[in-house]
Amino acid sequence: MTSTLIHNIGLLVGTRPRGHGAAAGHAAAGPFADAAPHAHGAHAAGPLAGAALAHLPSLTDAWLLVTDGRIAAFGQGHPHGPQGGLVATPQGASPLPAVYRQLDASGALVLPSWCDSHTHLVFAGYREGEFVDKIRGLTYAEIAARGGGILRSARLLNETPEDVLYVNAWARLHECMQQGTGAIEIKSGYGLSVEGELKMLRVIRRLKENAPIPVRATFLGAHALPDAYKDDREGYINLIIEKMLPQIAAEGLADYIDVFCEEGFFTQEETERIGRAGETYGLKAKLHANQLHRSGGVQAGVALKALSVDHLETMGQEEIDCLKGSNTIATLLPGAAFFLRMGYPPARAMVDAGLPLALASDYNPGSCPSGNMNLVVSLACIQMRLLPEEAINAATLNGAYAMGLGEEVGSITEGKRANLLFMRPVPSLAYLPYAFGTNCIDRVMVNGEFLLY
Ligand SMILES: N=CN[C@@H](CCC(=O)O)C(=O)O
Ligand SMILES: [Zn+2]
Repeated sequence: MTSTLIHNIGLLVGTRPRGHGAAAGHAAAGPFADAAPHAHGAHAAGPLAGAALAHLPSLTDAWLLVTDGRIAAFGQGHPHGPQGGLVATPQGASPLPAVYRQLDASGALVLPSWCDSHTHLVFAGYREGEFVDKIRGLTYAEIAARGGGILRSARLLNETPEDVLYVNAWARLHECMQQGTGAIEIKSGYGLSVEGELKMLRVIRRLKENAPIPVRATFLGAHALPDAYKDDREGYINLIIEKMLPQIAAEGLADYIDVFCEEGFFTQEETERIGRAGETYGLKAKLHANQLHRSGGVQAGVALKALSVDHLETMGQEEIDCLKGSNTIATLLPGAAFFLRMGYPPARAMVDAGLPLALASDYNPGSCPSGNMNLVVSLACIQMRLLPEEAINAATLNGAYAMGLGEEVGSITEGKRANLLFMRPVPSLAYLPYAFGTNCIDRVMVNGEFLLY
């Protein structure tokens, strides 16, 4: 057993002792108060929604005990204070083991790591030429219509050997970890052929096996209609359903299924059909919805009982109302709206309607060539008017729930992985999104150990 006692923490943010969380259904009270159960869905434990999204418990002058890579205990004051200090458990025993390392956190602000629930970080080649085309005035849709965009990435990916994809994706994943990401979802969707999709998902499986942080895999065969099927939509959808899905399921390569439900890509009806096929293999849906148009993606997601609908740049009251009656998490990707110079999702209206929001990077070569979640949190505050507490919860606990990891990461809770961010001493929590573009991270902890740079 390896234990580390970290003390002299200036502010420990996102603290949630087990049994005091939303699941307990208690009214919030005291420093350990957690959010009231959200009004969104049948399960009390789950993502924070509506007003609860702004509720971010924290402890000043705190300590934290990490044992075997997990959060064992935490508290306020000096760990060696009255009654042996390390606050006694309800049974009266000190959680402090006989042997432990000590670490002075020097007044750091400590947060749970970012949980990035939407990325496409396995890809071949960058698309900075399209970036310049966009500066010159072409739209994302125009670039796609000229054979650029996703189809260009698909051509490159199919030409690239699996090992090369793996090495490059590993480097990107490591960069995300250095920027504070402690759990991540990665999609396929640049293969668009049986071999290409399987190749991507096998790369993601290798990342899953070798990365020290949790990785979730999503099958996105329905990302675009490939060149080979441009006159045969039905043929490609059948290929997804009859060839790709059975093989992916047989090899256990995916946790979720995704469809790009968008004009020029897949319709609401096709999205539901592909989503239902995924369901038969135990893959819950996480959809690309309402990015460029009110495409019916939200409605498809709700009909499929999707874990999340992602993007949501184009939303009306109808879509907000539709999400209200569901358990589907609304995941916003402000990095993509920023990069594409689009309008942002109506985040405030969504929170005010009582929805649970998550924030993710959408790291991909076309619409968001950055996996920096610190920037995502800043954009959410600056451009979508989320409060710092709301944005941090959306990028940690709710992000974790948006990839089925809500019990494993996303908050400082006993038993969860010690995937934590040690920020430089900063004047306040709000300083983090305020000082956009500034690297406030001093050290990143993964499974109780500091990441080496
Ligand atoms: N919108 C669809 N898919 C990606 C973009 C992929 C690309 O342009 O390569 C996204 O989430 O933004
Ligand atoms: Zn995406």
